[in-house]
Amino acid sequence: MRIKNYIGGKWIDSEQLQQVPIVNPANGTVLGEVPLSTKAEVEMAVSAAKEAQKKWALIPAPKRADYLYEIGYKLREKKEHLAQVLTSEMGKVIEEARGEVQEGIDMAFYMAGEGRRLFGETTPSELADKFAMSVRSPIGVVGLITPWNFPIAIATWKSFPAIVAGNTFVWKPSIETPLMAYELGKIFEEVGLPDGVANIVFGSGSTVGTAMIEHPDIKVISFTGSNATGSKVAELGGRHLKKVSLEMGGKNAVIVMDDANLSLAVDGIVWSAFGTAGQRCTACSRVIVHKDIKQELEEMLVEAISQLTVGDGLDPAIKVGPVINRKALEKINYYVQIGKQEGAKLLAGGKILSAPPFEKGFYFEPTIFTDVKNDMMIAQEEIFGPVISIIEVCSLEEAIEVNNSVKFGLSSSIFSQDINKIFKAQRDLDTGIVYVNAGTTGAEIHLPFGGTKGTGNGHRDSGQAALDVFTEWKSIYVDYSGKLQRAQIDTEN
Ligand SMILES: NC(=O)C1=CN([C@@H]2O[C@H](COP(=O)(O)OP(=O)(O)OC[C@H]3O[C@@H](n4cnc5c(N)ncnc54)[C@H](OP(=O)(O)O)[C@@H]3O)[C@@H](O)[C@H]2O)C=CC1
Ligand SMILES: O=C(O)CCC(=O)C(=O)O
Repeated sequence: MRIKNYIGGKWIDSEQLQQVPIVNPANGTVLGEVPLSTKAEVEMAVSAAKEAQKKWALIPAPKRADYLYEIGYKLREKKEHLAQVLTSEMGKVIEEARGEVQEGIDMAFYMAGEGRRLFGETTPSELADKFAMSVRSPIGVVGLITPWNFPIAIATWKSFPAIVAGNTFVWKPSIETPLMAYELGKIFEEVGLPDGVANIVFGSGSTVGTAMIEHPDIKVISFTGSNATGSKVAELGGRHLKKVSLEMGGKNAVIVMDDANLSLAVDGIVWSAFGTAGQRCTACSRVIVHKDIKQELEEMLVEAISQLTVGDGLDPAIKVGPVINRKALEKINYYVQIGKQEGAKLLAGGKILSAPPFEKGFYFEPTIFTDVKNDMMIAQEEIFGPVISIIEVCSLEEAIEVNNSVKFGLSSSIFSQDINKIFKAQRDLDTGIVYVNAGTTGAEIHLPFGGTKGTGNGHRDSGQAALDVFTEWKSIYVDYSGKLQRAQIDTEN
């Protein structure tokens, strides 16, 4: 299958002959090819989006929302098909792929509901016979740049609030996962979303992404991806005075206190560390454990991961799928070697799986390091693979300090049965998301999603907070006194 760009409601072959294979990370099968589109194609997409936006913004929001309901029904109708494509293209196991598609469905219905809210504010004026209110206005054409690890959910987190608010968009999906973008594009077409409201340009970040950020008619860039790329996006966006929303990496920790329910904690750690083969921005990659229960927790964790089946995620018996590509596999392996050199103790895993049946895919063993010191690289940097580092602490205060000592601030979790510890932790953990007695993953679409410190730049995806990225506030004063009234004049002197 050869992927085309979706521009102005039409599927158009890229003028670029160079194509990149789309590879199933479970077995190396080539699923199709995707073009490395050009700057000229970004130009075409922006101009289609700009033209469409004039009419789209004038359609009443509840009617715009009707398209989102239709998109939600279509996603639901195609859920199993989409999940199968998602697993084949990205590698996550099928039950997680279904869960990801469900996030898209939930986001469609949630944002469709916003079409009847999009609340502004009314407030008294300081003058007589004057009415004051603020409303959310669409911004225009927005640019969406997304990663491969949640190829459909993250696209829906961005595109659905964008369109319900009256914007049109140009979307650059990751070159690794174009099939999911193609599937979503087909749904936009099938529900009759007006031409030019949704535009998809496939290609590299350096060409297509850069062209989008530099384009004067794209007013907002909503980006999710790594910190290295996010910094470049912010820098270039800043030069062009763009509103840039960044959702980036994490180094998320589960804290296990001495009073915790340990089997619950083990479940939470295993699910959030090894689900999606550790390739979630919210994945648990550190376990901060009280010294009194460290050994027991370690034994339980080793036993639990020995039960994890690794393989092709299309097989429902498999719990851990492949990682996205060879480069990712090598990066994970690099960190594991560093961990050993730094003196951390390998408790389980630690190797690339390359013997049959794994030889054609990209598999890494679920891996546990213990006796990790907080200043080690494996305790500080995002590995983005199935690797956890156990760090021992003596108190809640120390656990919180260790949690907060990394440059990221996305998700954190505490297992404890002591309400005082729990409330102190939720106050002091410096992350955008805090879980109590649950692992670090599993965000729900109607709450803000994002993080503090190096994880972001203050914006949020999901929930009503997403509307802040895609709308501009407009304050409106209506004077019905019939005479000239002057605000900001002090009449007493
Ligand atoms: N906080 C959050 O909400 C989330 C954060 N992430 C983070 O994403 C990362 C994994 O995703 P990954 O795809 O590898 O991230 P990357 O940063 O490599 O890529 C993200 C997107 O940016 C594009 N891109 C690359 N270079 C540029 C550029 N110079 N200008 C504009 N766009 C560019 C990529 O295109 P290309 O197709 O060329 O790769 C891709 O579409 C992890 O760090 C993870 O933590 C993931 C999910 C959620
Ligand atoms: O598991 C979650 O909370 C969401 C994770 C996510 O969206 C991501 O890692 O990209």
